[in-house]
Amino acid sequence: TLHIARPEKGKTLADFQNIYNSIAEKMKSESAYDDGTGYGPVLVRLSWHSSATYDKNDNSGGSYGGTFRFKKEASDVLSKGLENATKFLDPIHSEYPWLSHGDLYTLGGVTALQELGGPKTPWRPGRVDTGPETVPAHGRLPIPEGNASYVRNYYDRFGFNDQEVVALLGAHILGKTHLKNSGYDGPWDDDTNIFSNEFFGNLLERKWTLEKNAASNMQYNAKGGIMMLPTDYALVQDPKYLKYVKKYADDQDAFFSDFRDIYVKLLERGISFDDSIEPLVFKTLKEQLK
Ligand code: HEM
Ligand SMILES: NC(=O)CCn1cnc2ccccc21
Repeated sequence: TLHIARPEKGKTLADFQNIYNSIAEKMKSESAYDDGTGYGPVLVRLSWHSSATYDKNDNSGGSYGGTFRFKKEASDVLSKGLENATKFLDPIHSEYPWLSHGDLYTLGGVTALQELGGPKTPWRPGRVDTGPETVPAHGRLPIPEGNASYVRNYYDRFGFNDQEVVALLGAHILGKTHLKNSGYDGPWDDDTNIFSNEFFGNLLERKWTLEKNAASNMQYNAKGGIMMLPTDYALVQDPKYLKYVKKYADDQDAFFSDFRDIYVKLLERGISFDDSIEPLVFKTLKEQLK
């Protein structure tokens, strides 16, 4: 499968900054969502799920075709809860019908990440919507019950190495798990909408207890209401992953720049962009106030 980026005709940084601002303003005005977590985390999760179908073996799946817009893909039980994110973005698509869904879902994640205090993340337009026949079969998303070898093998399909996997999973500092979505529960601390390297410090410093939750799933819990999925905890069970967990716990700048790099790599995986076109870097709302 070939995915050639074709940027929307005649659109400039200013046009995409307008979309960024529409998403960011809507996030601000709907900050009460999910008990005050806001839409940021679920928008980041949507950008991940819309890219998580990628398979390096035939270059299929990934963010290019915007196929998450089809029920056939969005109905995957492992994507439960993401209908909140696509419903949030529907009016943005109506306001900017020229933007492809692949660009919309990835731009939504980049906007959310930056508005939650995450790194400045370059973004390139040009994903072109593909039809329902291109929706990959279910079964390409990861399950939360996996151990370290499961996680390593899963990301091998993207061609991501151990360092990239650990950095990428640092996204789980954002948002929550919900019993009604995934059958996992927590965290119950309040600042789940600020991007930082704390995921790694929590993994290393807290005393973790493996417990059965209200949905009879096993998860790791620590005092103070923090929790980890089995796939999160795998990062400290495996010595090769543990090395990077320690690196990122000690060095927030290294985490921010490594997360930015692998997040961009994830969102662009499988797409051929014209290298003469500069990636776009958006201003945050705060940066535009002055
Ligand atoms: C081993 C791979 C992964 C597994 C098994 C996994 C699993 C999960 C699960 C079970 C949830 C809870 C969903 C719910 O109950 O609402 C979740 C939420 C989330 N995931 Fe992941 N995830 C993985 C990788 C990623 C990656 C690579 C990213 C982003 C780069 C990401 C971003 C998020 C975010 C931001 C949330 C919070 C969403 C919210 O608050 O509604 N995850 N993930
Ligand atoms: N707050 C933390 O240190 C991690 C919380 N956490 C662990 N796994 C998660 C998966 C999704 C959202 C939050 C998650």
